[in-house]
Amino acid sequence: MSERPRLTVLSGPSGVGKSTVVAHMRKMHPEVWLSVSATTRHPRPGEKNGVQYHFVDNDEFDKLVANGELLEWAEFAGNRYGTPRAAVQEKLERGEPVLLEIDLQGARQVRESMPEAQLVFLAPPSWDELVRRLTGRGTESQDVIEKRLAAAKIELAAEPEFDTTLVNTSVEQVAAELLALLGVA
Ligand SMILES: Nc1nc2c(ncn2[C@@H]2O[C@H](COP(=O)(O)OP(=O)(O)O)[C@@H](O)[C@H]2O)c(=O)[nH]1
Ligand SMILES: Nc1ncnc2c1ncn2[C@@H]1O[C@H](COP(=O)(O)OP(=O)(O)O)[C@@H](O)[C@H]1O
Repeated sequence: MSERPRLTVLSGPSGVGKSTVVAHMRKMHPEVWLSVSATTRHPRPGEKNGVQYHFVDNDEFDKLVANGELLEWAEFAGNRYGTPRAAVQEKLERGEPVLLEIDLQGARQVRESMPEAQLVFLAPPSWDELVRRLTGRGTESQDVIEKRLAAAKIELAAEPEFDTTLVNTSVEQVAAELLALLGVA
């Protein structure tokens, strides 16, 4: 019996370092494939359409939902985010590992629809450090930071729902741990 190809979900509060860890991991192992989500959020300076996200408007997002093109989707801090289904299916059918970087609500949907997925939670070393990172990133207004910190409290409380927790103290160490979980290194 062949082993089912693995889908891995990486979740954790905004500002914990998910993007930083994934970027470091892909610098070492460019072959690691990460799903590019669709979002109604506006691009941050330096973000490019089709790279960090597919940036879409509300009507386009409605169409993706109505056409069943999203594997999961959620509203987070006032914007919608979703995982395009087709690219993920194609990778899994080829037997290649798939990584999704999505929020708690998305992780729960994946757990329901694909119970074989492994769910990884990225935790901050402390609450104060999370606030420092999110604020220090300088990409969000105070109002948006507060929304994200409110969501972070809910996400941190849901950590026991995940299969594995990694604490983001050292980017290099967490990236290596994640690679091992993906079966890449
Ligand atoms: N459910 C779901 N969440 C997503 C998706 N893409 C991104 N997210 C999550 O949406 C939240 C906000 O993402 P973003 O605005 O890029 O902020 P950042 O994670 O703080 O850099 C994060 O928790 C992401 O993991 C997706 O396709 N589905
Ligand atoms: N291990 C770490 N130690 C210190 N700062 C970190 C660490 N990981 C990430 N950061 C910083 O924290 C901020 C948020 O990281 P980011 O990757 O954007 O988080 P997320 O994608 O989870 O929202 C960034 O400024 C990043 O440079």
